[in-house]
This record gives sequence, C-alpha cells and structure tokens, in this order.
Amino acid sequence: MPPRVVLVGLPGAGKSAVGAELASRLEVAFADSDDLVVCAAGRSVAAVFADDGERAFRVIEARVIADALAGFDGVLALGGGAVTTESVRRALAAASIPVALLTAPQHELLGRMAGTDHRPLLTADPAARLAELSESRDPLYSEVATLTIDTAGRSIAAVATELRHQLTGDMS
Ligand SMILES: Nc1ncnc2c1ncn2[C@@H]1O[C@H](COP(=O)(O)OP(=O)(O)O)[C@@H](O)[C@H]1O
Ligand SMILES: O=C(O)C1=C[C@@H](OP(=O)(O)O)[C@@H](O)[C@H](O)C1
Ligand SMILES: [Mg+2]
Repeated sequence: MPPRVVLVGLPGAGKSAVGAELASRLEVAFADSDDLVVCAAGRSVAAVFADDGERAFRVIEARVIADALAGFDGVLALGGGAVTTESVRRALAAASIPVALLTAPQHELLGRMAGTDHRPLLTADPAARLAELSESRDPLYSEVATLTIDTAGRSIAAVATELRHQLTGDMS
C-alpha cells in the first residue's frame, strides 16, 4: 500500500507539523523524508548539506522517498525541495495518490521559521532566499499537487481538519 497522502510545499508551510497531526487523527503512521534522510545518512540534514552538498542530499532524499512511496502506507511529509528532483515528481505521479500542497504568504512562512536554524538553504537572508525558492518551485508544486490548502492564518489543527475532510469527507 502506498502512503495515504503526501504533503508538499515551501519550508514553513507546515508539512511536518500538519502531517504528524493528521496521521495521529487518522491513526496511521507518520514519516518525514527529512527524518528518513537522517536515518539513511546517520547525520543531520544540516550536516549532509555541509559535508557533501545539496546534490548529495537530493540523491539520498530521492531514494528514501522512492522507498516510502513503495512501502509506507501512512502520512508522508516531504522536504520542501524534494519536488526539484525529477524522479521524485515522476514517482509521485506514478503513485496516483493524493498529494496535498500547503501554501501560505511568504511573510507568514518566515514568521513560523523565525528563530530556527536547521534549514541550510535559509540561513543567509531568508526572505530573499524564500522568494527565490517560491519562484522556482511554485510551478513544480502545482505540477505534483492533487489538492491545495491555504494555511494562511489557520492553526495546525485547523489545517489538519481541513485536510482530513478533503481526504475522507469526514467533517468532525
Ligand atoms: N498553520 C500553522 N500555524 C502556525 N504555526 C505553524 C503552522 N504550521 C506549522 N507551523 C509551525 O511552523 C514551524 C514550521 O513548521 P513545519 O511543519 O516544520 O514546516 P515544514 O515541514 O513545511 O517546513 C513549526 O514551528 C510549526 O509548529
Ligand atoms: O526547501 C528545501 O530545500 C529544504 C527543506 C527542508 O525541509 P522542510 O521543507 O520540511 O523545512 C529540508 O528538506 C532541507 O533543509 C531542504
Ligand atoms: Mg518539514
């Protein structure tokens, strides 16, 4: 069985937080591609970027995502840049499963990530960097997404409720 749903979107969109909340409500397992990379590499995401560079990170990321799409049947959150790898986009399309895009205005994404320092692509001038990432990635998110949820001004719980509703029709 493939994942029930895969979450995509820019850093700070809430993929990890909403994914964990949704999995708990659906009483299924939760997995996050960043955690799977950490397991596979035996190092933190930041350490893989620092030691081996982004390209090496993307290779490991694509491999753990391919494995999860084949053998994990819970809720799967992807890292924000996973969709930049063509094989990931193809694997998502081939899986024929719901892919939920979480969106929010850039100022809100930045506010949510303020004070965190574990995203190596956003350490220097995060506002400018996030704008660049949004411009280059938004078409890719649209390409893979089967549904979109605007998270602006909404809590993690509210977004999880909306996503569960969209997936199951359950309004509670
Ligand atoms: N809808 C939301 N409202 C407020 N805070 C949020 C929301 N979604 C996520 N957060 C918070 O923003 C931060 C980044 O969320 P995270 O789930 O790690 O994002 P992502 O995995 O998409 O990068 C976390 O501190 C999380 O608790
Ligand atoms: O946008 C990106 O390229 C990245 C996003 C991060 O995940 P989140 O989107 O969960 O923060 C993590 O995979 C890594 O720092 C690279
Ligand atoms: Mg995350």
